[in-house]
Amino acid sequence: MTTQHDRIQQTRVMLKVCGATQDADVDILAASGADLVGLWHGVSGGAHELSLGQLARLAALARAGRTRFVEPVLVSFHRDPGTIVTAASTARINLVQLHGYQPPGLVRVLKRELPTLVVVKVLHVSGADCVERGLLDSYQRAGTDIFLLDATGPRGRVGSTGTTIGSRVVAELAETFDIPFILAGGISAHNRCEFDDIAAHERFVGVDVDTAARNERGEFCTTRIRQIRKGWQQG
Ligand SMILES: O=C(O)c1ccccc1NCC(=O)[C@H](O)[C@H](O)COP(=O)(O)O
Repeated sequence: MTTQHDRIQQTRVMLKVCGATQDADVDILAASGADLVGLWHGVSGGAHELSLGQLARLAALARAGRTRFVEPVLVSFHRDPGTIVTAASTARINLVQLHGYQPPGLVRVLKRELPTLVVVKVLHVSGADCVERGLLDSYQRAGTDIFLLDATGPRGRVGSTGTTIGSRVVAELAETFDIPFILAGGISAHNRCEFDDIAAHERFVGVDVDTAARNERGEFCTTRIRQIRKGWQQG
């Protein structure tokens, strides 16, 4: 049986697109070649926040794949392990992206409660600084499976900033930990060439996109997502 870990290893550059809120979004992502769909639960006040019921519905739809299987990812700021365990179990989601400033202890509890859960911890990067730099070993020892490097925006804005992290900063940071990583922050169809070294890195597993996957009205756009897929797959 193919596990989440196997799939992560087998796909050269995984494409995660974040912030689906309706059935049609999941269909667009499946048709566009996305591998993972980010579903928000516990991002209070967030534009794409889902109730537990909506989370479960969209996760089921992504898994069932009217056109193609897309792996659902629970994206959350929650710090309470019970809330995350309940959401992941209810929605039958196997990947969680801890997008806030949750401590390593949360990862440890999640891995103990749900040993097969793949835990993705976001590292917040501003310029050359990474807020979690001093905690990387702790996150790894706690059982984090993947780090996701994302840029913080002006005034500390977190998530969907459309801001890129410099490739040298990514390369330097990647050498300070040992686990696979995903790159986020302003990823588009056109900036793959800025990240040649990163794309060739043995622990680089994929990209995570929000802004560039949407049109001017903020809706997911099949053409744009396909272009991102193509740009990053071909190199
Ligand atoms: O998407 C948001 O606005 C957001 C808000 C709060 C937490 C996380 C959020 N997004 C998570 C993502 O994984 C985005 O895809 C990632 O930040 C990259 O966004 P972008 O730079 O717009 O491609």
